[in-house]
Amino acid sequence: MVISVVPRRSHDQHEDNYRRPPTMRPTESVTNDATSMFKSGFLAEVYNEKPVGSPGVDRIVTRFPPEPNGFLHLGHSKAIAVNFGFAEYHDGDCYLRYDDTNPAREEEKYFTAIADMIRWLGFKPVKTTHSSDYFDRLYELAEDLIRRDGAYVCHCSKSEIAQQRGGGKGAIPRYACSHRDRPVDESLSEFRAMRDGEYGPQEALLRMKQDLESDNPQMWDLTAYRVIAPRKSDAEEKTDSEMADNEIGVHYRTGNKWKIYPTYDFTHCLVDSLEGVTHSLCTTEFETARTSYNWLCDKLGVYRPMQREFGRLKLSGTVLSKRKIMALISNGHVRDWDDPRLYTLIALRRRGVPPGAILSFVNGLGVSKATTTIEVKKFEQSVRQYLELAVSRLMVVLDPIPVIIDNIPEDHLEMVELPFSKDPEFGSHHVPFTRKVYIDRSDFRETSSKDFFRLTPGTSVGLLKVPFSITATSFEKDPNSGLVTLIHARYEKPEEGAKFKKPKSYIHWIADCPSLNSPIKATVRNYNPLFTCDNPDTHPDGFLSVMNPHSEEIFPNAMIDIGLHEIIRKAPWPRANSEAAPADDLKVSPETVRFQGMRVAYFCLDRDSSADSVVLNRIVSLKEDAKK
Ligand SMILES: Nc1ncnc2c1ncn2[C@@H]1O[C@H](COP(=O)(O)OP(=O)(O)OP(=O)(O)O)[C@@H](O)[C@H]1O
Ligand SMILES: NC(=O)CC[C@H](N)C(=O)O
Repeated sequence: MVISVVPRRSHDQHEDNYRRPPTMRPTESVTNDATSMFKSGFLAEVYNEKPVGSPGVDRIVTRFPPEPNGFLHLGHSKAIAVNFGFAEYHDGDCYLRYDDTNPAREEEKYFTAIADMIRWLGFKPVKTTHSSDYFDRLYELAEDLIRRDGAYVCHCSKSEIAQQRGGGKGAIPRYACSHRDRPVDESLSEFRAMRDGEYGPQEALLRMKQDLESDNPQMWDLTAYRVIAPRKSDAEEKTDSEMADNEIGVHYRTGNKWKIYPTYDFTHCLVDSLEGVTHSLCTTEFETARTSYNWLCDKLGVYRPMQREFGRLKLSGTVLSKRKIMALISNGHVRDWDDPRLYTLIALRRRGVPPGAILSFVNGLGVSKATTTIEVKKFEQSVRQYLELAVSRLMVVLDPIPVIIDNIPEDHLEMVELPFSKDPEFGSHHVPFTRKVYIDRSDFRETSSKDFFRLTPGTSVGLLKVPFSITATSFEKDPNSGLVTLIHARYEKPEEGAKFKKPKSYIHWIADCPSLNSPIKATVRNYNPLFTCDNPDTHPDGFLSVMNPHSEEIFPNAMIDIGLHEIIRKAPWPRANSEAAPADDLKVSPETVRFQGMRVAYFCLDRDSSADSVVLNRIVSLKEDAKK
């Protein structure tokens, strides 16, 4: 048996020989209206405040500004859909901007993974930029701010600054520090000294001269620049190998050019301004920062974009924070950031969740200022609904028991037609039916009972699409394990002219037919919730105390019907532009080979599959498990 997991084909073949069944329509046809969140409600109001044609707005410009310090998760897909979608809907542009102002936490792998996920979700940035692209310009603006008496160099310690800000929860009145009124020229030369490495971390800061009287903490003289690299004289005494990269403050892109780095509060609004962003859409935790955003642009007399804030998407039943996911990985509870039990976007992709299902889910939630907290099972329900309309069907037996149908000849080979879907336009495929078939262990019981309508000794059951039913006649067991190892059965083909009695139920099955390479053997990974409670994030004993030991169930001897070959040939299924084989790299990613295992679950190929071993991930079960 040869399964080509990443079949290669020429671009022409892909286009011409591809008879597109209705399942392979673009994502839009199986999603909610992907633009509804822009038509009315919060985002429509935001647009109406500053529509195209209003002063300074020829074209809508937005940005998605992740810090390249971790992998994106399901929550980020809301910010992606909002920013890219808003621009797209209004015929504008959206930048992907890496907010890379903290060299200690940034790594190359995150830059690549973030860009990859945005592409996977089907969005294309008009341009990819970095806050660090503007470090020179930001430095000039910082000097300008000092000259405008809008910033000063301060040498206070962290605890002194906390006292100046009212000490803890405002225990004491706020007060200005002694550096606040130093002459502009002195701040300017001290700032240059910071730039030139004459101060080490914490020894000097550039602080904005804002409004200590304001009720908004975001106006209490926030830091604009801090020193990250050690003082030049200290650095010269150490060799490079004696210092960790982050201690030196080596930036992934600008190297060791800078000893000082601008903060988020200084950088974000100014880069928005430099890029001509019209609508800076972010989450509500930045609402209070809007005042300082506006203050800084106005103080410098630069163009001021409009910041507006929407509610975050929170998931319950799992953890999303980088620190917690790291702990899950280092404690061996999950294998890596793309472990399908996680809700990072790379994990969801690997698990087979189509990008259209994610966008459909986010769009269905709508956008307002309120935080939306959604249980992971609600998300799964949405994925299930999406897949039901979108993928074709095969037979998958997770835990097979052989059934010998004794009254069928050994060399019997009959081809049975299996539709790919209830929708006839999906077409069908043919599978062999022979004397030996496999059924799932859960479809057989040693004794009959009123509530069990599948196979038991003496009762009949239908095999899906096989003309007549089978009746179990006897079975064999392994004396050590007590497990049933073989079932004998009789094929209930009626005599000429006799009536066939329809069985009460039908089960899935796969024939043993080596000449047609049936069955295709597979390892199936079923995923269950990672935690035993709905609120691992806030559990009093910590999230690591509520790990579900059965979050991954492995079925090493599973079987798939031979229709899998056709599904692989036709992947991605459902067809989404972001998943379609690109012209320069004509391979189909394993997770786009998706199908419903009839009566079992939705599956996709895992990337651990190879030419001779198939590994399936369960995307979601067919129905929500009532026990959960
Ligand atoms: N759960 C969420 N729901 C909606 N938007 C989010 C969510 N998490 C992050 N974002 C938004 O995505 C953008 C880029 O996020 P960035 O990676 O810098 O965020 P973050 O807050 O550090 O994320 P996290 O700490 O959850 O990993 C920001 O505009 C941020 O507001
Ligand atoms: N304004 C924003 O969207 C904030 C982006 C920033 N990278 C953060 O999440 O911290």
